[in-house]
Amino acid sequence: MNVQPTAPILDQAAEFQKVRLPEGHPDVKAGKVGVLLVNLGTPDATDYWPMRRYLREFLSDKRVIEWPKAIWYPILYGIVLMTRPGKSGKAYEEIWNNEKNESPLRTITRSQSDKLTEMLGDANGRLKVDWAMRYGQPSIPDKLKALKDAGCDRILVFPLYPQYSATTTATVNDVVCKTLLDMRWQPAIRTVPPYHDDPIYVNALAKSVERHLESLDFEPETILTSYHGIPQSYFKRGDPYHCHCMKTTRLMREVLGMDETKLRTTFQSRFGPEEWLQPYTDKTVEQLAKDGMKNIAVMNPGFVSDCLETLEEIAGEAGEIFEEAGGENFTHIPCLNDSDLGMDVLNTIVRRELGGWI
Ligand SMILES: C=CC1=C(C)c2cc3[nH]c(cc4nc(cc5[nH]c(cc1n2)c(C)c5CCC(=O)O)C(CCC(=O)O)=C4C)c(C)c3C=C
Ligand SMILES: [Fe+2]
Ligand SMILES: [Fe+2]
Repeated sequence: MNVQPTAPILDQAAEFQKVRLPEGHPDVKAGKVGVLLVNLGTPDATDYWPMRRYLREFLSDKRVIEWPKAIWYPILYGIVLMTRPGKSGKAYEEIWNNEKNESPLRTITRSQSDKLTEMLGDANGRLKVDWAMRYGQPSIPDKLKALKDAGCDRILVFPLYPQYSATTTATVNDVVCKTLLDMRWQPAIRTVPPYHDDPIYVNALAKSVERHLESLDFEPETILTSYHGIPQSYFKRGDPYHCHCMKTTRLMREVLGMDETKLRTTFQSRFGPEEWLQPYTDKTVEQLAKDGMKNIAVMNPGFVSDCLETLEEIAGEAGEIFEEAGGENFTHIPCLNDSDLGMDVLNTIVRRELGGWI
């Protein structure tokens, strides 16, 4: 029997577009593949109303604050949204990208998307890469609809979080699924799984440590891998985030040949009265200085891009805490961002997850 090889899937889809449509049939575009990078989010400006809009969207997400609405909303609207926009706005002002009038998170995410577009090529006009924010602009629904309108009937969504948490990864996937509810012709969707133990990521982190240490004129006695925290209660209810963070650092130790006193795990960015994952970064930094340590480095493996939490809270505040408590040299190791190492991670993962689609 003479079996004809199947044409590549996308060629078949391109063929479909060539079929002459009956008169009055709506114009349909199909056959393309989209990649959507999604980062956490960011306010449009640092003054009260943009900050409040952003924080309201973020802190109304029941994946982020799991308290019952009847308890949380009076606190959110009565206290948090009165005070936090001012305080956080001032913190954002310190790190704001004034040239582009936007936060570093937005600048870096856009650049990652632009560089990935170049690295992947457009597969003869069939591949489109774009980016969105879970909170604020550009929104996930707008970008998904734009990709679909451009003919993407397969979309790979990439939540930019190496370690899975319901507070981050799941809430991106929630919005993606909700957006599909309104679509008559839904694109096929894939989401990128967590990559906290992927060798390409762990090796890139280790290399970034080595490169940074080479650039210093002092040698840190210890290096903290500081991850954004989550409330302890979320971990106890089954969020795997803590385990993912511990594994990333353990694998980094293996690559770098460092022990637990040289490369430590800590958690930052507490919010509200609950107990969060420990040890806390700020308390650890202070204690190390009080114990007589003079030189330390801190890095943030859980953040794909530098942002408020790394630039202001770690490079700024944690550095001050260390020096005020008697430390001498504090250095922040930048996130992988859109560096060659960072882009190699994103490019490798996207190519793998697109398998069979292009
Ligand atoms: C209960 C509150 C919060 C949880 C849980 C939480 C989890 C979480 N967040 C990130 C990453 C980022 N968070 C950022 C800012 C930020 N986070 C919270 C609260 C929770 N985060 C707030 C209120 C804010 C806003 C800033 C502030 O007012 O302090 C950012 C920075 C965004 C930027 O534009 O720079 C990131 C990134 C992770 C990874 C995570 C759980 C794993
Ligand atoms: Fe956060
Ligand atoms: Fe913070």
